[in-house]
Amino acid sequence: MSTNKQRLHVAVGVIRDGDGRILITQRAKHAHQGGLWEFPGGKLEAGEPVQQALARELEEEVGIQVQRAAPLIKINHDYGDRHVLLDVWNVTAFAGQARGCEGQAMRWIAAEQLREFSFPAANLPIIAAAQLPHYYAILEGLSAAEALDNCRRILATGIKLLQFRVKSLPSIDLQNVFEQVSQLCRQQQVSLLVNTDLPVDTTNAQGLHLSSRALLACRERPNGYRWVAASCHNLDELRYAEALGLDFAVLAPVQATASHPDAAPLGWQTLTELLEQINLPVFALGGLGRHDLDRALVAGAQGIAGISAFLAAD
Ligand SMILES: Nc1nc2c([nH]c(=O)n2[C@@H]2O[C@H](COP(=O)(O)OP(=O)(O)OP(=O)(O)O)[C@@H](O)[C@H]2O)c(=O)[nH]1
Ligand SMILES: [Mg+2]
Repeated sequence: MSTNKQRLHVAVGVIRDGDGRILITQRAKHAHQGGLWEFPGGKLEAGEPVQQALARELEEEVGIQVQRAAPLIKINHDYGDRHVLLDVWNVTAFAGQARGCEGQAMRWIAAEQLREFSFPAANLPIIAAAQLPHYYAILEGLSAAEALDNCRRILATGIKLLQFRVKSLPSIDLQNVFEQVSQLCRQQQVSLLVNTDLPVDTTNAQGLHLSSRALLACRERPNGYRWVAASCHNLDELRYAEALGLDFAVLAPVQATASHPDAAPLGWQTLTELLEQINLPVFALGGLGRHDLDRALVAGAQGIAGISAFLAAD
C-alpha cells in the first residue's frame, strides 16, 4: 500500500536569474525518472531543515549559494515505486555561477519554454506555479466607463494576470468592454481569463475562469485555452479542479470581506491545511491585499487574488 511507503522529502529550487530565466538540469540516465529534465534539488538528510537542504543541494548540484528563497508549492506524488513530497522554493537571489557540478546537462530558459521539455509527472503543477505571477486581479465595475477605468488602474500597477468579471453590465455593453479590455491586456502582455458566468464570446480569450458551479458541471478540462482556472471554497472543489487538470484555483474567503458578508472566512490555518492536501497553485482571496503575500506563500499559496486590492499600488 502506498500509505505504508515512506515519503521522501525533497527540497527543490526554481532558480531565476536577473532576466527571469529559470535553470533546469537533466537527471542522470540511471537515476529515478532518469533522462528527464528537473529543477535542481535533492533529499533532506535526517533532521535537516528544508531551507538548509535546499542550500546544500543547490551548492552540490549547480554550485550556487542561495541568498533569497521563498516557498512556491508543495507536491505530494506517489510514483508507485516511491512517494515524494517535493518542497519547491523560488530562488530569486544567489551568488556564484551555475554549472552542472555532477556533469549533468543544464539550460537557462524562459518560463514559457518549460512546457517544451519533458519533466517527471509530478512536475506539471510546479511548471504552472513557476509560470504564474503572485497576484491575480479580478476586474469589476458598475458601468462600462468604470470597468475600463478600473482596468487601466489595475494594469498600471504592473498586474500580469487578470480575470474579467464585470457582472452588472447590460449585455450590449459587455462584449464591447471585453474587446477593449482584451486589447489593453494584449498590449501590456497581461493574461486575461473570462469568468464563465458572463455571456461573452470567449473564442479569442486566452483563459477561462470557471465559477465553482461551472467547475462542478465540467466533465473534462475545457479545450483551447492557455489558462483554465476555477473558484473554490472547500477541499472537494479544490480536488475536483486538480483532477480535471486545471492550471490553478482561487480559494475564498480567507478573511472576512465586505463583498461577501455572509460567507464564513476560512482563516490562515484552514487555508494551510487545505493547501497541504492538493497539488495545484492556489491564490488566496477575500479581504486580502498585497501586504499579505508573504503570509500567503508560507501558507502554501501561489499568491493573492483580489478586486479592490489591485486598483492602486500599495
Ligand atoms: N530534484 C528534483 N527531484 C524531482 C523533481 N521532480 C521529481 O519528481 N523529483 C523526484 O524527487 C526525488 C528527488 O531525488 P534526487 O534524485 O534529486 O535526490 P538527490 O539529489 O538527493 O540524489 P541522490 O539520491 O543521487 O543523492 C526523485 O525521486 C525524483 O524523481 C524535480 O523537479 N527535481
Ligand atoms: Mg538531485
